[in-house]
Amino acid sequence: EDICTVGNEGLECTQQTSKLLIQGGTVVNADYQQQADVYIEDGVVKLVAPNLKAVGGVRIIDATGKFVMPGGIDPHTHMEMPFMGQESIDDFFSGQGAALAGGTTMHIDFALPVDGDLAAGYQAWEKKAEKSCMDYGFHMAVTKWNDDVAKDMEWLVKEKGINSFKFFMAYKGALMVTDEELIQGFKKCKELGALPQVHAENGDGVVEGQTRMIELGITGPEGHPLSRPPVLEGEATARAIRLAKFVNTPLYVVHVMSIDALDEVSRARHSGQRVIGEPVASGLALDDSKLWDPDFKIAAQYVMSPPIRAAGHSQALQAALSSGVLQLVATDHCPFNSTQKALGKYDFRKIPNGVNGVEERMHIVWDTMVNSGKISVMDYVRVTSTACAKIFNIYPRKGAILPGSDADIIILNPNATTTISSKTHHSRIDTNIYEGWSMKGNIETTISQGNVVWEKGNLNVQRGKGRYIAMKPFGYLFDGLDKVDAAYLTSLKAPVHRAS
Ligand SMILES: NC(=O)NCCC(=O)O
Ligand SMILES: [Zn+2]
Ligand SMILES: [Zn+2]
Repeated sequence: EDICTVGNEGLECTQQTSKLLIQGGTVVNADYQQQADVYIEDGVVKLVAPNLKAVGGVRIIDATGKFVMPGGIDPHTHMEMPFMGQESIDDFFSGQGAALAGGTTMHIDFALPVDGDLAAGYQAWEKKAEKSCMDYGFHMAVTKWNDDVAKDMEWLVKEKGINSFKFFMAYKGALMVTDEELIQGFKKCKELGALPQVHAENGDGVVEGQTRMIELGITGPEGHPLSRPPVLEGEATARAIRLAKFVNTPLYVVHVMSIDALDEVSRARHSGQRVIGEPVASGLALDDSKLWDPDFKIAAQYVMSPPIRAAGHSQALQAALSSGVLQLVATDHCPFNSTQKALGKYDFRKIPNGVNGVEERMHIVWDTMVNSGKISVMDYVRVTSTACAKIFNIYPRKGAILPGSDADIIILNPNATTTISSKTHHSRIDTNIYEGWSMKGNIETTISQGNVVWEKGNLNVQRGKGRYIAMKPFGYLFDGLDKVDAAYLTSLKAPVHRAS
């Protein structure tokens, strides 16, 4: 490798050279950190070792005093999603540009069926994603049950690189499924080696809670959290977990927002059940106080489901993340601007649900979890990138800085400062739920597919450059399930002794 010969002529190289050498930083993977240099060629990490020297044609990036880490992977976004009569305001290009500016180099977006048709939904999302400037994958939602849905699930897993399906237990009359549909869906997921995911809120309870608030004359944004209290999230989380146990499938609970839901995930994991719990940046970092702001525009930006909870829940979620009860952090990025949110000015039920986060997640997790001393830098890499890559079976191509991994890398300066504002962010949304958040630590450089796309506050992205990352079924969460099934069947064949 010419990279190993002595010299330092790399400085003459152009910015988008296909050869990069990141020198002098602390390279952090989820299981190991070291002082090392990283050599990248043609979008792939070639070498990770101390004291590499570049020759001509290699651009050198000085990372002295900084952390060199795998780019973030956001497992939960909704780009240009039709929802509650609106469409989320970031498309695949604007949302991904925002992500890259914040150190996220891949996301997994939720494709929705079109009128219950999964194949049509996949094709619609494929089209939306043509404008992508960074790597992405899809989960697919299942919103009803019939033979066509089952066949399409099979096609999506076997031909189209989807290995996870989401079931909404809320949004009655729109996306919500019944328990019967949930059970059939879980069974099919298990057969295909695809991970079932749940939005866990009791949808019937939510409707009742909403009616209760309207009858009490509570029509403002505060009616949103009041109408869907933690007990409804806890109930649905418990139900989904028990049904997953009944079917003997792993389960992934998206946006765990409350102690009630967290307790269910914790109990299941302690009993040995394979349940993954995903907190989101907003739930980890914020409380619900802003939902009572007298200014509708301010309050409405915080409306998402399940709701951002009262003070105390976020601290419990942070503790669960540091102890390993929760495994990875997402955003549920689903931005609606203030004119869209204003549709619910006189009725909170009409405020489109969703908040921003894809650009802020990496900084918010750094500040909330690392600056506070709750997790190590290696654990930061695990919860923002590696765990996601492992769960969705794309590790070590993603989620690591190892020879052969995609060169999706961030350089974080722990001594620089970051201030979040809608005036400077890159998402299309006109507000920011983290407005004014100031912290130590700044992601100064983002490298995506081996190209420097974010540097010195400049975003340099290309439409159409993003690649669809197909994800294979039967990830590690499925290992050994057959043995549990076999033991169960054996137990059924035990002789039954009846009194004659
Ligand atoms: N979470 C939210 O409020 N909006 C996006 C859709 C969902 O994930 O439930
Ligand atoms: Zn959801
Ligand atoms: Zn979501």
